[in-house]
Amino acid sequence: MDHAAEAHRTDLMTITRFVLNEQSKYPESRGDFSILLSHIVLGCKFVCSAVNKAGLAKLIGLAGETNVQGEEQKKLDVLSNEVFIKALVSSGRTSILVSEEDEEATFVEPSRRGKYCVVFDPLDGSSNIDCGVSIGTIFGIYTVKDTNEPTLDDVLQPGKNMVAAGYCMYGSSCMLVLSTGEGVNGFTLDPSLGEFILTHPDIKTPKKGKIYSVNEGNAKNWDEPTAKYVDNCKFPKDKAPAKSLRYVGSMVADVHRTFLYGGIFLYPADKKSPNGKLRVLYEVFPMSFLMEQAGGQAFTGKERALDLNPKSIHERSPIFLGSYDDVEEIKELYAAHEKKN
Ligand SMILES: O=P(O)(O)OC[C@H]1O[C@](O)(COP(=O)(O)O)[C@@H](O)[C@@H]1O
Ligand SMILES: [Mg+2]
Ligand SMILES: [Mg+2]
Repeated sequence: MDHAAEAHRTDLMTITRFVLNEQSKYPESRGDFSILLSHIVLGCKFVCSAVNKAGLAKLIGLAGETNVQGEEQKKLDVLSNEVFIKALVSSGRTSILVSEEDEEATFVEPSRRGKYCVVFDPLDGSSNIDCGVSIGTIFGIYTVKDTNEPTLDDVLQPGKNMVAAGYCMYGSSCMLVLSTGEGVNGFTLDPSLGEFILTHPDIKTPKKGKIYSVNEGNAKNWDEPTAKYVDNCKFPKDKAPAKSLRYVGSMVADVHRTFLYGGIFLYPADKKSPNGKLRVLYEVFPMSFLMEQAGGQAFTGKERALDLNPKSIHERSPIFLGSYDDVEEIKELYAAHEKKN
């Protein structure tokens, strides 16, 4: 290993320091993004701490029930939403917040407004909470045109206009993965230090993978290209090895594995859900942004996912994302299908 690579390998870098380094590349920057990010990090630490205690929820007041003292307890997804809204508003750097948990967007009061809009899924994979399986938070960041007059158009924008995206996975370790449009970096929380440390610099997803990830329970309702693609994964031609199936059912966990090991994650349209299940603004866009930054691709079945133009804040879209070559294969199947029909 050469000297520079060795230094890189042994660098000890907190997320705070990392973002300040990024900021110093832009001398005109006033540090607004760094402040916003420090509040997102705070929200993630807070939720991580609550998730770690989730198994004890009934005893300590997180189970969404009435506890023995007759006090109302909050569910973890409701609590996570409140934590992030509070953290983002108090950053003083946001104007509009869109959360999966809230039907309407939150417009921050004028005295606390700033130049960013944050779209987020405060707790993704919530069906996995009760059995202690990995869950996460997903976020994407846009800038607002005019802080005096923020409008929904500031967030109803293609994902390619995001200035940053990321997720935090509450798994066997707590990891925050972030892109500001210049590659993808992963940070792991040291619980005793309370610091996110850079552990996965410049994540690049393998060009081709050995894993496919999809809810096969929906197979009877799939369209032809999706069905054919999954069939090819299981029964490949030309003596190629079959792919392995892995599916957690938390997008954060399934996509995180795809970043690191390669392969493809699919949540396609089907006869029952013609737009798929996942939400454009705070699931599809941030993960697609990160995937492209890691050298992979993200496709809706019709177009590049980041080109989608959302018309409403909770819109859904089918999504195929992962290793470049694997997504290329499904793009070809959809192109051939379109030509035939
Ligand atoms: O259970 P299904 O239909 O396979 O859906 C799994 C998908 O639903 C989600 O759980 C939706 O997220 P929420 O928990 O935020 O609603 C994704 O994380 C996951 O990819
Ligand atoms: Mg979700
Ligand atoms: Mg959610």
